[in-house]
Amino acid sequence: MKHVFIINPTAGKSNQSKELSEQIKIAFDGYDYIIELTKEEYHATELVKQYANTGEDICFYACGGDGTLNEVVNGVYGYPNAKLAIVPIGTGNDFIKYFSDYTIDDFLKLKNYHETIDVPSDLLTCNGRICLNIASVGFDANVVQKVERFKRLPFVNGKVAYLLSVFNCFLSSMKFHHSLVIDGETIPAKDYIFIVAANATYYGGGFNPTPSATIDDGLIDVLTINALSRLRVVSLISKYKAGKHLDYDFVTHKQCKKIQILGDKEIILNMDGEVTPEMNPEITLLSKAITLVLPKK
Ligand SMILES: Nc1ncnc2c1ncn2[C@@H]1O[C@H](COP(=O)(O)OP(=O)(O)OP(=O)(O)O)[C@@H](O)[C@H]1O
Repeated sequence: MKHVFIINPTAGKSNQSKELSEQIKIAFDGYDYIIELTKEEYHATELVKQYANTGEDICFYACGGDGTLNEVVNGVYGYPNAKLAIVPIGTGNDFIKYFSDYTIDDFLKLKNYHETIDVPSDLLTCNGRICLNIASVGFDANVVQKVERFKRLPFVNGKVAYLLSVFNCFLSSMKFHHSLVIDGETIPAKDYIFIVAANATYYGGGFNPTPSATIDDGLIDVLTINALSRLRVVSLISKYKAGKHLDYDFVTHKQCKKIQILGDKEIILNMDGEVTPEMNPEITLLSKAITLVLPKK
């Protein structure tokens, strides 16, 4: 088995990639390993495909945050000779929070990967894009989209851009009017704040929309939140973060294999933090479509 480490040098804190490369050299001395540094957005997907196309059995280590992980997953998907491991050196690292009996250090201690456990995982797909963790439309997807715009302003770093974006989306219209088709059942159009289609449990820096989601159950967990007043939204943030929002009457939680979101205009779709405008997006589950490699502790 070859070990290919894909490092995003811009993820998380600065200068981590050099330190991580040194740690890999020590931990994988004597192993068949390669270290690759990404040069730009989507380079990780390209690199993974190049190596996977050789047909060799390879474990790819996504070294970065959730964005890097998504790009590596998009490369690994479709290659039975490829597996995926995670070295969470990003800012949020939300996906790994699903593994509640692991700490972040369990993933960062590279020698832990000398012995591993294979875990199959479902994936979500929409218009040829693959998502490992969570897809969403509405308020949170709009926030992700506007962060990129605010980051282009002078003197605005990632955190400030995020706060500006939340503030901006909060002051804009927070609702959208769409109907849903969930496994063939139509839910007539109404006003929502957001809709989440989840494979796992955490996103957006520790929010827990679908606490009971399981990555290998062959089902998408769909959460919908109806339009609410701004005051009500503010009062519910901490409950949403803690995953204690499911009993409210303006919240629904369902499980399905396919969800279509239908409306008369484009909507921003967030898939693992990557956003695109979509007309009537259809999100489908791909059952046990990837093998995750977890370190044995
Ligand atoms: N060399 C590079 N230069 C600029 N951007 C890059 C480079 N390599 C990857 N990227 C982009 O960096 C973005 C952010 O990476 P990532 O999400 O992994 O880190 P993060 O934002 O620190 O972590 P998290 O998403 O967990 O909060 C990704 O969208 C990726 O496409």
